[in-house]
Amino acid sequence: MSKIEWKTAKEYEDITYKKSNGVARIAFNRPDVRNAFRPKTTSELLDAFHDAQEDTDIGVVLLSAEGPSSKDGVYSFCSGGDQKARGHQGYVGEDGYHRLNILEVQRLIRFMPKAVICVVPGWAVGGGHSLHVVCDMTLASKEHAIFKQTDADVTSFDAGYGSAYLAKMVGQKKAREIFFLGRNYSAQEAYEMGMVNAVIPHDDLEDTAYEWAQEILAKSPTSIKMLKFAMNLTDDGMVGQQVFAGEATRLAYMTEEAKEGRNAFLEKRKPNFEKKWLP
Ligand SMILES: CC(C)(COP(=O)(O)OP(=O)(O)OC[C@H]1O[C@@H](n2cnc3c(N)ncnc32)[C@H](O)[C@@H]1OP(=O)(O)O)[C@@H](O)C(=O)NCCC(=O)NCCSC(=O)c1cc(O)c2ccccc2c1O
Repeated sequence: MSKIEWKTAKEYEDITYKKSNGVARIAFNRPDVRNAFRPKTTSELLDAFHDAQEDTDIGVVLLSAEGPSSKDGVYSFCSGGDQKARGHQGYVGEDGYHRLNILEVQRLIRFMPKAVICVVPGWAVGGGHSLHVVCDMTLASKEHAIFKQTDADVTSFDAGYGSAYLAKMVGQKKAREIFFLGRNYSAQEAYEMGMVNAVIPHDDLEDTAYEWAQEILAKSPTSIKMLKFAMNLTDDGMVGQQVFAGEATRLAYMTEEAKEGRNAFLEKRKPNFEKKWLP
């Protein structure tokens, strides 16, 4: 494997953002509060994910976390919404407005035309659990990852991908158990349920995620994008169709027919499609 030479792509307060050899790594950086997210965190995540989406050198994004906590040495991926930042309509930003914009982060992960791998070094709880659900794949620390849903303890529930899509992944009964009981699950249990792709020794977790990313990067970008959107389609309704269909339109633009249609309009003549109705 080529040596990882992470370069900081942009400085933020609540996250770190690095790139190396086609891979972007976006990581929570509030380990002392188990990487809980506040509105500043979600704004920074949106900015970084948007950059990774637009950067044509980047094919895979790792969503990970810094740590461990300087207070007690515990590792976490993300413990969800920062309950100290929570007001009566949502999570209150520095501008005083209440927001739920972790859902925008989820949509960006879901609809970006690149693979997103979730790297779980420790606690994945509440909205942090839902983030791992929405990522394309999840790798978890054998020793430290713990999966837990506390949404029903704090009345801040993800009734979208975090629950309904989870049920598609692990089955209805298991998803209800996860949300209704809020128990802790190890990386191995999460793997056996089908919501984790691989359980990795903690010291190898980040390198393994990078290796998985390099394997994906060796594939055809159009295939990865179309396969991701195809697998999303039926669960995303008309929006899923829109996202998939947009890429079909892009492919159609590249045909001779499309050039003829555009040129005929610009040249104020009837198009000549040469009557090629392929079987
Ligand atoms: C994650 C834990 C299970 C870890 O337990 P542990 O015993 O290891 O650690 P402590 O509890 O002592 O925590 C250490 C330290 O971190 C602070 N902290 C931890 N989590 C949070 C948090 N989410 N917000 C704020 N602060 C947090 C804790 O207070 C300690 O600080 P000290 O100063 O005392 O050192 C356990 O920590 C835990 O259960 N955490 C809370 C998990 C939780 O309920 N998260 C919120 C779920 S709801 C959610 O995330 C959510 C957000 C959204 O914006 C949504 C939007 C739309 C739909 C759904 C949403 C949604 O579900």
